[in-house]
Amino acid sequence: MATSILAPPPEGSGLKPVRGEPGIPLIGNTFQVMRQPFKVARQRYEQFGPVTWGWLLGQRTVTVQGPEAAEAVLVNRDKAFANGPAWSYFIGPFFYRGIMLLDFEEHLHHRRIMQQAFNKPRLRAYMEAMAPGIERGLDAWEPGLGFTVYDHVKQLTLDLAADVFMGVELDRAEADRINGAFIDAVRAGTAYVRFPVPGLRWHKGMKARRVLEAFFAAHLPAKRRDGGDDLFAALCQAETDDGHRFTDEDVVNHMIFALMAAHDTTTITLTTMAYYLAKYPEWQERLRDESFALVDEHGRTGLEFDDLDELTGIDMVMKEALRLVAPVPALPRKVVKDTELLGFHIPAGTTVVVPPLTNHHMPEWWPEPERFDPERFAPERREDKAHKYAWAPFGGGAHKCIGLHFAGMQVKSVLHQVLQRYRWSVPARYQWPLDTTSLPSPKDGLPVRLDRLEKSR
Ligand code: HEM
Repeated sequence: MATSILAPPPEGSGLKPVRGEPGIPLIGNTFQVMRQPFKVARQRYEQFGPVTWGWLLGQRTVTVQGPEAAEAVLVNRDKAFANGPAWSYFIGPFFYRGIMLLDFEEHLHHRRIMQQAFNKPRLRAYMEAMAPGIERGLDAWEPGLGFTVYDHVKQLTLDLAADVFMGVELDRAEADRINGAFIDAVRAGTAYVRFPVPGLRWHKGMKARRVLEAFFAAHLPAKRRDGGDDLFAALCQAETDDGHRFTDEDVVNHMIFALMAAHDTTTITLTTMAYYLAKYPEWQERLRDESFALVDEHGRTGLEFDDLDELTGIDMVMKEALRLVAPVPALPRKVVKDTELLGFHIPAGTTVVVPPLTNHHMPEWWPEPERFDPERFAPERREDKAHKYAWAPFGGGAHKCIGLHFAGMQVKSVLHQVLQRYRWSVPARYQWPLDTTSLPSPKDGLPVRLDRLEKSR
């Protein structure tokens, strides 16, 4: 394939041009990048270094690899990189005015208000609110062969979202309708055909957005009036010290976005943890012992907010799962003014992508990157400390995930309960087929053998 430069740097600037093998205009290497992201990232890094360009999903895209480049883009000192126009290209029509799609002053304004919905007292309340749903959901699992972890966890996190996010009682049919709309809205983001053709992803996504807007708008007056311990109520009530609040439209937009942001990401994290714990039963037993020790110590099976720091094994496994499979594989930005990145010239109008998925596998930063080794996060090793952005599954800078503590709470609460109820395994040679064409997920749903534990423990 032919090598070419993205744009000549301004004369006398001393900057280097970005080189790459862009491929056929518009299409470029899109299919290869989506199907074999690790292989392509490695090849490009070895050929061109951390900054290279190519056509990706119809856009001139600069991919920046490694933590130094990630930091420069995400910290965004010159305000040269914008979220809105970059993310909108993928999810704009479905997640219109979600906080991640806002930029600069406006983003900061919304973020300050939203922060009130993620403070400690709120988090405590969310954690309490999700506990009964976790127990109910897990008790309904049916042990046996071919239990598909991904599908069951996805259902569980959707059901929990109804309790903790919406705080609205839904009958099964209504819950399925809303859940279905979410799934369609999320899938639409990676449609190949990016205009509405009835029956195809984009069209379904647009329809789903209307369902969700109508749903939240209908419940909003009661939430404003009655409050509650859920995120919906928290967004209705959130107010900064200087009295700024969200409008009704803001609340609807942020609810739709937050549900999306929370749902697949947590599902992928739990599924990845389940996969590695099935492949490494010694780790599964270690975590189970840790969970039962906590039960013995406190005389209760549920996890509480103040217990979170005690589950150090789960914490390390969660971090390692987020390293091995970053649920948000790539963070796109649009360059809004000519800028410089690691000495390269990047012209306005370019899309820049920071890829946590492949960055987390760079041998330059992670010894034996393909190995499942949760101890790399143990206090005496802390391999993630090699660089502030070496481990960045939650992004960084102004848009750093606002729900990261929420995610930790939910993942730990669920796994703590699963470990007390079930043991799961996969055949020794099983390797999961990871689909990376959208957010990463196992193509086969991760079928395991699920056994119920003896009650006697
Ligand atoms: C393991 C689970 C999760 C992962 C890996 C994750 C990852 C991320 C990443 C990488 C970003 C930054 C995107 C960017 O810079 O372009 C982000 C933003 C965000 N996340 Fe999460 N997330 C997770 C769970 C959650 C949960 C549970 C919630 C809500 C309860 C949430 C809400 C958000 C919101 C609102 C933003 C946008 C923040 C902003 O733009 O200011 N996330 N997340």
